[in-house]
Amino acid sequence: MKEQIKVMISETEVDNRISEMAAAIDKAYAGKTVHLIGILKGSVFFMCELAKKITVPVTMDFMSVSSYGDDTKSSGIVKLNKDLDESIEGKDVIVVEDILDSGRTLSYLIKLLNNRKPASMQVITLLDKPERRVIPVELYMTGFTIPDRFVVGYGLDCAQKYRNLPYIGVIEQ
Ligand SMILES: O=P(O)(O)OC[C@H]1O[C@H](OP(=O)(O)OP(=O)(O)O)[C@H](O)[C@@H]1O
Ligand code: HPA
Ligand SMILES: [Mg+2]
Repeated sequence: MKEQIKVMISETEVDNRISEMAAAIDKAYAGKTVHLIGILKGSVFFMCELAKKITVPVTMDFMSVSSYGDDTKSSGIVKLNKDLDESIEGKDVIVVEDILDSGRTLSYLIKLLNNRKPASMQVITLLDKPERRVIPVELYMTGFTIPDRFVVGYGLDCAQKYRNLPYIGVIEQ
C-alpha cells in the first residue's frame, strides 16, 4: 500500500517558530559571533533557515553522526561519519539538531564538543520528543515538543526518504 503522510506541523508553523528562535538568539548573542554547528543530515533545513534569519554575525560548520541507519529505532551506537573542519576553542557555539529523541546523539556530541573548550555551548533542536528519552539532555531552546510518533520531513528521514518535505509529518500506512 502507498504510504500517506499526515501533516503534524505545517510549513508556516515551522517557519514562524524558526523566526522566533532566531530573534531570541539575536537578543541573547548581541555583540557576539554565533558559531552554528549543524548535525548532518537531519539538521540541514533547520540549520539553513535559522542561519538566514539570525542577524548577529554567524559562522557555520557541520558534523555528521548517525545511529538510526534505515531503522525507526536507534541502534544505540552513535557513529561519527564526519568531524568538524575547524576548531571550536573560544567560540560561542550553538549545536543545531533536528530532533532530540532518546538523547543518545546529543549526549555523545555534548561530551565530545565540551572537551574542545568552546567559550560557551548551547544546544537547540527543532523538535523534542521527551517520552522516548533514555539519556537526559539540557536544551537551550526547542521549536516544538511532539508526542511519541516517528516523524519525517524538514530534514528528518525514514530510511533516507522524505527529508525534502517542507513540513513535519507522520507516515500513515
Ligand atoms: O536522540 P536520538 O535518539 O539520538 O535521535 C536523534 C538523532 O537521530 C537522527 O539522526 P540519524 O541517526 O537518523 O542520522 P541522520 O540525521 O543522518 O538521519 C536525528 O537527526 C538526530 O541526530
Ligand atoms: O522521529 C524521528 N524521525 C526521523 N528520525 C528520527 N531520529 C530520531 N527520531 C526520529
Ligand atoms: Mg535519520
